[in-house]
Amino acid sequence: MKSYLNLVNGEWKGTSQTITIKEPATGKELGTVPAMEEKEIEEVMQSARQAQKEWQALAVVERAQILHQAAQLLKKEAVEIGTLLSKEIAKSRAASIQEVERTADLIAYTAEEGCRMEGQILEGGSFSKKDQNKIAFVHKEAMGVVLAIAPFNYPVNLAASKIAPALIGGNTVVFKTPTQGAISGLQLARIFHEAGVPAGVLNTVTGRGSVIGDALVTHPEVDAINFTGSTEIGTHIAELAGMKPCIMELGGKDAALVLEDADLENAAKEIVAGAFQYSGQRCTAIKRVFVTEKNADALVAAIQKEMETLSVGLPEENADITPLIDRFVADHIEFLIEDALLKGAVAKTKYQRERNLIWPMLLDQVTVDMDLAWEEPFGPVLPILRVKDVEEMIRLANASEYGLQSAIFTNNYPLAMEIGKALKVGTVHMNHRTQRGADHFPFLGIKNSGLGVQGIKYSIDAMMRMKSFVFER
Ligand SMILES: NC(=O)C1=CN([C@@H]2O[C@H](COP(=O)(O)OP(=O)(O)OC[C@H]3O[C@@H](n4cnc5c(N)ncnc54)[C@H](OP(=O)(O)O)[C@@H]3O)[C@@H](O)[C@H]2O)C=CC1
Ligand SMILES: O=C(O)[C@H](O)COP(=O)(O)O
Repeated sequence: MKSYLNLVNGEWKGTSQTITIKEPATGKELGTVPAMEEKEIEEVMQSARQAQKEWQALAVVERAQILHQAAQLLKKEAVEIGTLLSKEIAKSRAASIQEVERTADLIAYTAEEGCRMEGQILEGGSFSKKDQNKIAFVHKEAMGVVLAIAPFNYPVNLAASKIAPALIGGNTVVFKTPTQGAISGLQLARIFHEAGVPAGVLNTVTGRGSVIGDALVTHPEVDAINFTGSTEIGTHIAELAGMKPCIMELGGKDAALVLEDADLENAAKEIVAGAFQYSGQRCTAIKRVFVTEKNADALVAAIQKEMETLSVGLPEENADITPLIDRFVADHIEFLIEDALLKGAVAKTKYQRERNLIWPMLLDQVTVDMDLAWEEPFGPVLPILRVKDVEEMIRLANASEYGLQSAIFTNNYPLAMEIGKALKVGTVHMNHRTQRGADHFPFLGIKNSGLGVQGIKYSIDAMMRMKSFVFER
């Protein structure tokens, strides 16, 4: 079994304790990663701090060249890294390779966008006559050391979407990999290292978040935190972080609102793809559907039909539905389904489970007293809520603690815009499934779905602070 090591100050290092990473689909051992302890974090933080000044002193175009090199190397190794990723998190092999290729594109675009970062010049006289001799030059500078924490479901992409903007902005990075996903995360770090990222500029930390997370977040050398993961852990981190700037991408309960004039065939297609891609383990998955009685039966039938095209199996078979990340997630989903059925929901597909593999499940007649109407399952179960009218759709959509995205299905665009304005979410998709891309679009969650804005240009901005130089003429 292969032992993977951490990148610390430009060298690959192990620790006395290790964690064995197993494949969720088969239980086979994939490799070990170091289980870092609090005392080992010190060296990581000091190396990131020491490397920062010199990294920031490079011209942006020099940092961009290294990022471009990383993007090229990653693309070259997309199949190998994607195959490993597929085994580690049980994502279909094709989708895993796509994740790596998408990441290479994201890194290259970040390098280009970084070269277009601009300062600003402000005239004092625009505010008052007495200030008219003043002029401010507003410059952007690095935050310093950024702690990047990624979740299991995109261990390469959601790591790079933090690392690349931080690096191009002149920050150094301490990257805490998700434990399930650590091997893939370390492959990304290797690529940056091979591309020429200097020693100390990117460092990795593997080990359970529950053991070392608090020590990382509260470490005095950390200047900013960029986190993607559950609302529970994100809230905990934000509480501990105090005044450190935080970017948070958290949970979601994205709704599809199917209006009475919608093209039901298209809606069903988009809803099924949106709900079941990577077995529903996406923050942006469609996690509830609102429809009025007029269309409900037809929509449910169309969704059922579309779901028949979903294959269930192993990641290497490129199945649509693959085993979930662990059996605890599967247990939670089973609980949500049982609770809904007990309270009167109608199963439109047969419930089937083998260990952590759950067959795609459609539940009709879900009502607001069921946990499934509100909780994020992070798995292949889709609830249909029948409502009276559009007003009730908006009210229920907004009653969620989450506010990531929504999808509206209608051909009435003026009405869709009105509904979209009333929805408390970061993004509204028109006649399309909810999703994060294109990766340079702004991506944000409100309420318990997050803090700050991601998306390439916005992510770079979030990794920099302004400093003004004021001149008196
Ligand atoms: N809005 C968005 O863009 C996205 C949101 N998500 C959300 O993420 C969740 C699923 O991902 P999952 O990985 O299970 O999320 P978790 O919140 O369990 O873990 C996310 C990361 O945080 C680490 N961590 C755990 N505890 C701490 C701590 N105390 N301090 C610092 N870091 C810690 C984890 O490490 P370890 O693995 O070692 O526990 C992991 O690297 C879902 O709720 C989903 O909606 C996912 C992707 C995108
Ligand atoms: O983790 C997630 O769920 C992602 O941020 C969503 O990305 P996607 O919409 O491209 O799958």
